[in-house]
Amino acid sequence: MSTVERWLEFDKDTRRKKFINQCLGLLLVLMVMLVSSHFRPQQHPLTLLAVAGLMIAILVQPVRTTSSPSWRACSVLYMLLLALALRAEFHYMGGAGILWLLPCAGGMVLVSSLFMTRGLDYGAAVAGIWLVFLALPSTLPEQTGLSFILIYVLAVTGFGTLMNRSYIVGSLRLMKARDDFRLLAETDALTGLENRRRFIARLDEVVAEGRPSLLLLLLDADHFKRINDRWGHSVGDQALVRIAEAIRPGDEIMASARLGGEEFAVLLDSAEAKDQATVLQGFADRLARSTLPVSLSVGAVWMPGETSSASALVAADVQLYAAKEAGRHRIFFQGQMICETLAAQALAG
Ligand SMILES: Nc1nc2c(ncn2[C@@H]2O[C@H](COP(=O)(O)OP(=O)(O)OP(=O)(O)O)[C@@H](O)[C@H]2O)c(=O)[nH]1
Repeated sequence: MSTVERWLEFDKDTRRKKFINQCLGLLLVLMVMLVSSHFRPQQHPLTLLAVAGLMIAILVQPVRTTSSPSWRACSVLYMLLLALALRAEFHYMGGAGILWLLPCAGGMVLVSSLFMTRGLDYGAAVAGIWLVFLALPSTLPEQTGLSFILIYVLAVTGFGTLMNRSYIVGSLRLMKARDDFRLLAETDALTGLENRRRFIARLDEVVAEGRPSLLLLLLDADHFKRINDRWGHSVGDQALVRIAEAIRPGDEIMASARLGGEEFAVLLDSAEAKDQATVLQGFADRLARSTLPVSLSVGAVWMPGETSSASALVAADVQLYAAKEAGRHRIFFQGQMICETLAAQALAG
């Protein structure tokens, strides 16, 4: 998914509200135009420009207030400018305009409530709107007409664009932070593989979907303590990273994780193979090609036979224990050894 697609998915709710606001705003302008003589093109050619500007202003309107004080102030100012422009328009309409004052003020208060999330901002906008509509002197100098509307359109378009930009930048940052946090919460810091939490969630998905042909493998490094004791912890860490590299997803490995310590888990897809033993033999060959510094004991279970992630992990653990008991460096499946998993240059030997 591209960044734009992910962003569109990310804040759907806000954009739905914005769309409602825009529809209400456009409806408001159309209502005013229907009854207003001032907005008719025959009055003045610039009127069309003003109407077009008003439409643009509505389309670039702010989405919602955020915690930034300047952003919040801009939102309140935006509503007041809109109120002022409409108030001026009603003034030019003469007597009939008075009838529009109350419904228009009500509509603007409603629109404010949709995108102002803070009580203080909403209170300021509502008070300002009522003040503009009901308390402002009704006699404005005639010559302020079009120039007022043009200034208003420019100001409101500028504010709207700035606020929208700040919203988009802010939400993209938020989206990235959320992705970073998710990655941190689901990744093992040393190896970069999935961690236990993510892997168990994945197993749950596999069980819920009833996916066929998957094998769960639990891998445990043999005599790992000896590596640490003999070569030190950093060599032990490097050995864990080598194991992780050998089992990274790709080919038949659908997913892999470090469950903790020197224990790993792998989901193997056996759809392409004749039987499970062939897939497990292929996995042992892959480990051998990786020339790991430590041998691994492996317990395997057939996922379609399991009813939950917990039961699958317990069953695989039983097989792993059997492999350790039988002498380590081997794969056990259904209580039988399938093959050996010897390492070429075992540090723990
Ligand atoms: N270097 C390193 N060592 C770790 C890490 N996590 C766990 N260990 C070590 O892994 C060793 C696990 O030891 P044991 O549980 O006794 O297992 P083992 O020595 O592999 O023996 P068997 O599993 O019976 O073959 C301990 O010494 C832990 O300190 C890690 O992140 N880095």
